[in-house]
Amino acid sequence: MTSTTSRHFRISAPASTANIGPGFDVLGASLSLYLTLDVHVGGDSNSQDFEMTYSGEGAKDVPLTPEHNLITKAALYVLSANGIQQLPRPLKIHVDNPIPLGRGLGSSGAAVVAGILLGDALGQLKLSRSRLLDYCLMIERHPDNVAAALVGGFVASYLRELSPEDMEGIPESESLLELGWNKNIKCIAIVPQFKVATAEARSVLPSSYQRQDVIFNFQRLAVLTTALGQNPPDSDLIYNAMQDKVHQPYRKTLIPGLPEVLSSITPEKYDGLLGICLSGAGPTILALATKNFDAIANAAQAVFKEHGIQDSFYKVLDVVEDGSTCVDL
Ligand SMILES: Nc1ncnc2c1ncn2[C@@H]1O[C@H](COP(=O)(O)OP(=O)(O)OP(=O)(O)O)[C@@H](O)[C@H]1O
Ligand SMILES: N[C@@H](CCO)C(=O)O
Repeated sequence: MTSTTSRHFRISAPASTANIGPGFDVLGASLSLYLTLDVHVGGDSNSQDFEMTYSGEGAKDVPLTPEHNLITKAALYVLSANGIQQLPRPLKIHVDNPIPLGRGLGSSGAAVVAGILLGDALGQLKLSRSRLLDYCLMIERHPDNVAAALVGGFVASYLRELSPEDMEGIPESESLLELGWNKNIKCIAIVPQFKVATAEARSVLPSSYQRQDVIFNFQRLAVLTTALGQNPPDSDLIYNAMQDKVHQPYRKTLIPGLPEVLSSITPEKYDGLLGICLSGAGPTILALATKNFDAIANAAQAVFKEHGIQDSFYKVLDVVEDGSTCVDL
């Protein structure tokens, strides 16, 4: 038996919430819930073994073959773009995922970011953060979740307009800005026990919008980017700035009780509530608050129950400053 240098490293990528009301495909914030990969590579150079194990959310459904798993597919994408056609062997990966799948908490964004970091580490490519994001965006074409998951914190981003020729390589495709987030603001994620695939939630959106609806969102988005960093937070300003006319009204067909949850839980009724919206493409509800977390979550759960959604759970999460990491062990 011959042996090569072995490496053991851990990749961690946070969950994220996108849109935050009016910021459809623009705003994202990373949340204190982490997908982790424990990776062992090298050692016995005669071994061609590949082993992928998985615990947590999606353990029953997620495929564990390199060509089918979203994490390893993303890693293979980075490697092949850099002239490496296969994952190095022997390779063992253990995935632990506490992020519910298809619920609007950025599970696919975290998986894509973790996979891109995996490819970078396995190929020893040492890509810059901005190039890593370019690769992420070749896989997940809206920047909000992946930008927040990679960089961490509260982030606004936009995609550059690219020509078809640009798309032949891995173009430099995005710009982002890290925004201020008041640390006293917690994110209550109320998660109903059913999935809405992002692709389906995007398919119900119109292809064009009325001018007044677009202006409604622009006005609120501009205010919200600063309002969430202020101390003390202004609940009236934030609650109204988190209203949206671009995606939530159309997604109510997929999420029973959505309009009622959003309209019935207000700062007047719940001291400490700042705003409430759909998290990402849903069905999770995101409530921002400084206190009364249980009462706010219970109220949302009660409305879901009235609309036939009996099972849901909630988590009180922080917006975390650190994004994704890859650390040698
Ligand atoms: N840890 C993971 N490992 C492998 N595949 C995953 C993992 N997490 C998510 N996925 C894939 O991503 C899909 C969910 O992506 P989708 O974009 O529909 O929802 P989401 O990312 O949870 O929500 P949102 O984008 O609204 O925040 C899953 O069905 C699965 O195919
Ligand atoms: N901005 C995206 C986020 C999906 O996670 C959407 O709402 O479709």
